[in-house]
Amino acid sequence: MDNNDTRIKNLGGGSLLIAWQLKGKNVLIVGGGEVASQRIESILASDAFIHVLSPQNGLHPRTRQFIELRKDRITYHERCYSGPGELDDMDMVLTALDDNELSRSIVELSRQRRIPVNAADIPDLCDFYFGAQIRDGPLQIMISTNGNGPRIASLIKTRLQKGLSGLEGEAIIKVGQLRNKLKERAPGVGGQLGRDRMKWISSLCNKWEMEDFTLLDEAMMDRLLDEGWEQGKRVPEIKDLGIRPTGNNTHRCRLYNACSNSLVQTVIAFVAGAAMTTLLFRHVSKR
Ligand SMILES: C[C@@]1(CC(=O)O)c2cc3[nH]c(cc4nc(cc5[nH]c(cc(n2)[C@H]1CCC(=O)O)[C@@](C)(CC(=O)O)[C@@H]5CCC(=O)O)C(CC(=O)O)=C4CCC(=O)O)c(CCC(=O)O)c3CC(=O)O
Ligand SMILES: NC(=O)C1=CN([C@@H]2O[C@H](COP(=O)(O)OP(=O)(O)OC[C@H]3O[C@@H](n4cnc5c(N)ncnc54)[C@H](O)[C@@H]3O)[C@@H](O)[C@H]2O)C=CC1
Repeated sequence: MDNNDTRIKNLGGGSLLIAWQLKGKNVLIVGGGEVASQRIESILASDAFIHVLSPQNGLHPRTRQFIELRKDRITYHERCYSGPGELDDMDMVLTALDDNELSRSIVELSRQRRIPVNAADIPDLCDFYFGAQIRDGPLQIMISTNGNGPRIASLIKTRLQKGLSGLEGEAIIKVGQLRNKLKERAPGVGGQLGRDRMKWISSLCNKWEMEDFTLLDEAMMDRLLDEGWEQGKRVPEIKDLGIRPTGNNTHRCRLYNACSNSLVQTVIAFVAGAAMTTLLFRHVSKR
């Protein structure tokens, strides 16, 4: 058995990580407290329609703020949960309640109707878990500990955030536009053409810096396709297109900061040295 055989034999014990497309779907959130406010924020990112069910006096200030500012997406039902009818037309159900019994019964009902359900207080009964998230435009990173240690997920998120340059979201948008342009020029699904398209885009992504993509505009993308894809599927350097990177990525920034810090130190040392010399000179010449 080689390493890959062992890996395949050991697969399991986790959960499926997917980017669930909820656009235009109906999501019911029972409860309006702090946890509900976090759920609202997560679901808003997916362009779903949100239905919040809670009495007024149970609303967290952030839940109130979401309801107030996102009337386009959130319908607030000012009442206590009234029974199975609340689940009609729902595509997903979330409970964020301080009432474990009620939460449990809503999970059971959802299950009977085959509606995916998450109960914030009963991990064992959840169809899916939330996770800590990093978002930058189309870039979405979720950190999950599969229910073991949510606070650890949050800490890992902070560490990962520090390792990102901040250019990734913009770069991904540009790559998406370029891929669409390429598909327009070389349309079709599958076959040799599909393989060539994938190979070209992959090679480009491997070769270019993240920052390079952020510099592309429509005209430059067309040029890249004219002088690259159309010329024997060549993968040009960014400078071949007449674009000069500004060096605005983390690595280069760090290098620059380190340089500028030592420059400041050198200037301060030089000024201090000159001042000391002047004082010493005056002192000696007064004697
Ligand atoms: C199973 C899961 C179900 C679900 O909610 O989907 C779940 C369950 C529970 N969490 C509890 C407690 C805490 N939850 C947090 C924070 C977060 N919890 C999140 C997700 C999840 N929490 C899912 C699994 C996530 C995973 O797999 O890692 C995060 C990542 C995302 C989000 O909530 O959107 C978000 C961080 C977001 C961020 O910072 O970015 C903190 C820390 C804090 O607030 O800083 C604490 C206190 C410290 C601690 O307990 O660790 C309790 C009560 C336990 C008790 O009573 O003792 C339960 C119920 C139980 O475990 O029984
Ligand atoms: N998954 C997670 O990350 C976490 C889960 N939890 C759990 O999540 C649950 C909710 O926590 P919080 O939001 O902090 O509680 P909370 O006390 O702030 O909110 C409870 C909400 O339930 C509503 N509610 C109560 N009875 C209701 C009913 N019959 N119908 C409709 N709404 C009703 C209240 O109006 C209130 O909005 C708790 O059980 C807690 O243990 C807590 C922390 C983190």
